[in-house]
Amino acid sequence: MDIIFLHDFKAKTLIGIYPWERIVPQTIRIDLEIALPTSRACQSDNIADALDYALIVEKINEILATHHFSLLEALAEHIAQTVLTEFQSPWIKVSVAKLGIIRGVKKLGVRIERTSNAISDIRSHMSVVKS
Ligand SMILES: Nc1nc2c(c(=O)[nH]1)N=C([C@H](O)[C@@H](O)CO)CN2
Repeated sequence: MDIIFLHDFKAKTLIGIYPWERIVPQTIRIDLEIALPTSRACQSDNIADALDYALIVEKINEILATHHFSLLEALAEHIAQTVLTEFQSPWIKVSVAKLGIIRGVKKLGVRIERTSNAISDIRSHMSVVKS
């Protein structure tokens, strides 16, 4: 499985459960591991065969600018489902962290892994065939 990764992507967004968090943007750190639908770009050396990581950064910035989530979990899920659907990725790992939000903790957050519906369907079909 070939993967594109984006590490230490820092950006500001409105996020949190408290009223002040609806008004004051906070810096969050995002790390992504995105499985690629094909490895064609490795042979062709053509961006048309690649998943353009600049477009992923653009999409994440758009999500952060237009949404306010209460929980890091909900933001991570939204990013995961958007990338799986819009970039035809079969699998993604998303970490989202807040920096210095609790005294004594440098960074805290969530990490989720998701598989596209197409892959989940194939897996359940295979387990039916096996049994
Ligand atoms: N599991 C979570 N716990 C908490 C979250 C969260 O997003 N997921 N958020 C908060 C507050 O917004 C916090 O960041 C402010 O101190 C608390 N717990």
